[in-house]
Amino acid sequence: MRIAIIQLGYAEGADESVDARAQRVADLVRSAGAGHDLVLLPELWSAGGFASSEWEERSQDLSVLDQGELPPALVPVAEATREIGAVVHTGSVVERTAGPGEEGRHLWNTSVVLDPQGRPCATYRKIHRFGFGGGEPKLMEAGGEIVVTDLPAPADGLRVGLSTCYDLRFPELYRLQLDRGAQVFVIPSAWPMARVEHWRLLLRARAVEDQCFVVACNTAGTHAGVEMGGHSAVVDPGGTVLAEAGAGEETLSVEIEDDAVARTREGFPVLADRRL
Ligand SMILES: O=C(O)CCC(=O)C(=O)O
Repeated sequence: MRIAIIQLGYAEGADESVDARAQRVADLVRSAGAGHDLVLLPELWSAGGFASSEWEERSQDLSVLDQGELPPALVPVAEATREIGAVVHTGSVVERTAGPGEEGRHLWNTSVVLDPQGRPCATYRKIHRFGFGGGEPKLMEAGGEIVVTDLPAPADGLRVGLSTCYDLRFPELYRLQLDRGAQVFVIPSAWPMARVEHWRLLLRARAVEDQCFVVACNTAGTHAGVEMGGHSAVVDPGGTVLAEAGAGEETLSVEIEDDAVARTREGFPVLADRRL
């Protein structure tokens, strides 16, 4: 499977509307995503990863998915998706619901994956909210559903577990995904530079402990005064980093071998020694 990771750079205050950013991202999907089976975008690129004061205004109504439509931030990306014929994981948007969730909020951090026709084929609501009482836990509901899915062709062949950014710190989520058959962990993120070494370590740790591919797309630039870490990466099931970005806007193009998961698990069958 050929994978493109689009490590988008942007800065709040640079006067880039949701529409303008969506057009720019769609152009990147066209130019950098063509010739790939799976394209990955980062977390909350349309709303701004750390720009929580703008989340409400930049939020998207995903109930339109049920009517076969897409919210404004994803329409240009879906057009690009159809043109290149890949599966596109659109990172995540701030989802707005009409009614409140369990904690009385109506915003969520939600990923949408598009099939090559530009139609949604999977969604995931971020389970672990980042902010220690501010940011996400203050403004958003927590997702409650583990998502492991078989993506459509041309990104088929490996089972994919969906998670987002801060989820990476919670290994039990990935064990639960493993138990549902995950072979690839796909992780859109907006992870700061201040803790980029945690990011690099945890990406490899999740790959090694669960013998899965890790495919992770971070942002670049400065969001609401927070410098983003970049260093998007693809790690193989043995923990080898197949590709890693630098700190700025950049695209990675990586080929992964479907049978590497089975080979790694057969060659070093540590998962068979789990004691539950
Ligand atoms: O865990 C971290 O250090 C960063 C997490 C984060 O930025 C996020 O989940 O948005």
